[in-house]
Amino acid sequence: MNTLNDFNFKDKKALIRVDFNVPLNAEFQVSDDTRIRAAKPSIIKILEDGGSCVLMSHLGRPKGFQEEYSLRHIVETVSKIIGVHVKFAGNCVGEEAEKAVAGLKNGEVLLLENLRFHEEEKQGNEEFAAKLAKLGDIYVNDAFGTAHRAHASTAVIAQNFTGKKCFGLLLAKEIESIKQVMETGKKPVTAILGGAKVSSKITIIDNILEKIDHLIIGGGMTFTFIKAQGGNIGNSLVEDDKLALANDILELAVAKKVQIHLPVDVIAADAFDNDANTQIVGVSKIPDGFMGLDVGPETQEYFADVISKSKTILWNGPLGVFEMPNFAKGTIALGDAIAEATKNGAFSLVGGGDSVAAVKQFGFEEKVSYVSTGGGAMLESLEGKTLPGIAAILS
Ligand SMILES: Nc1ncnc2c1ncn2[C@@H]1O[C@H](COP(=O)(O)OP(=O)(O)O)[C@@H](O)[C@H]1O
Ligand SMILES: O=C(OP(=O)(O)O)[C@H](O)COP(=O)(O)O
Repeated sequence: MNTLNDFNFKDKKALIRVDFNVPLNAEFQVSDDTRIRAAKPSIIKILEDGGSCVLMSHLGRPKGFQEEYSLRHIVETVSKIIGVHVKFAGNCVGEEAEKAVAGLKNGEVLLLENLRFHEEEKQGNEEFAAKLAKLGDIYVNDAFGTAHRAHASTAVIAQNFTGKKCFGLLLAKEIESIKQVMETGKKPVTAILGGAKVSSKITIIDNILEKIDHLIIGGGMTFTFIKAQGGNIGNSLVEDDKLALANDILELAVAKKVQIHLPVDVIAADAFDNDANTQIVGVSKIPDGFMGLDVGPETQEYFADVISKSKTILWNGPLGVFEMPNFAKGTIALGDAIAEATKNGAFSLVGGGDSVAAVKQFGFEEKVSYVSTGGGAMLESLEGKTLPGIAAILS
């Protein structure tokens, strides 16, 4: 795997695809700069070599030019994080971009305007990719969060790039972390899958059953499995058309010698509301009119015990409706258990949009081994798919 550590960038202009698709607040300030900080090591390496950086990214899903999606809003934040005054080009292709690149000196950084202001980006248009390709000597893909998109700047450009191309340090680290769970991880390997829907996680379960020793199921997914086994789930979230599938998964797990751990007790509420009336009940004995919104205390201990014995841990999906404080305890207890196991030497990887949000909200970011910068990209990786942005560098 070619990473940018294999190159010396002296006098070279690196064209770097980053994922600066970051959230902005009402004043258009960056409200979470994780993805910018994550791109810093690659940029610094290039500058320290004596080269320059042309950064390209998308922001949001604009329809043509829309001022609110301009990357101009993030220039100041990027400058602060990188520690270099970042220049800005008001278009990512054409004369303005080419002039700005031509004037770029070693040690300088240029940010191009939002790639998605041109619909050719998402279309994977080859002519557009060729225009982008003119803007650097070496192409670097460091945009893990967008690696599952076969777009002009992520995949098409790399397929046709005549110069050198390589993975950025962030992308390489993301690939390595997934590999560490799925291929080279120390046993026992435990995956925790929570969240809302069985249907959106089914391909992940199919793929990971091959690689893991324990599967903890939590969150709203629980109840499809419990109902499939004949339990009473009251008004809990359920996918009735997936009951047979849930039983198939349980059987497949037995065949593959994977131990499945389902919650034993839940916090049941009489409404989907933080202030609802609640009771702790057995997971198979939820009364009518109540729904399971978090795992109960016995389950927290049970899951923590499984995790304490694990050497490799993958976490995707919260164990309860963590957005409501009264149903966040299970997710927090899980985070504590993973943090403790990590402190004792386990490798832990967290991925998925809501799981990463929970990890940040409850202060576990520094206590796990790796937090992925990709939502969709991470999930597709866990499904076993080869991401177009990665495949194009390898081709
Ligand atoms: N018991 C539950 N009932 C209903 N929703 C739940 C339950 N447990 C968790 N959830 C919800 O699942 C959502 C996250 O699911 P998902 O999108 O699959 O996770 P991720 O983005 O990490 O892959 C959260 O909004 C959370 O509130
Ligand atoms: O934020 C992103 O995806 P994510 O929310 O799944 O992590 C990426 O920047 C991709 O954006 P897209 O889903 O608009 O193609």
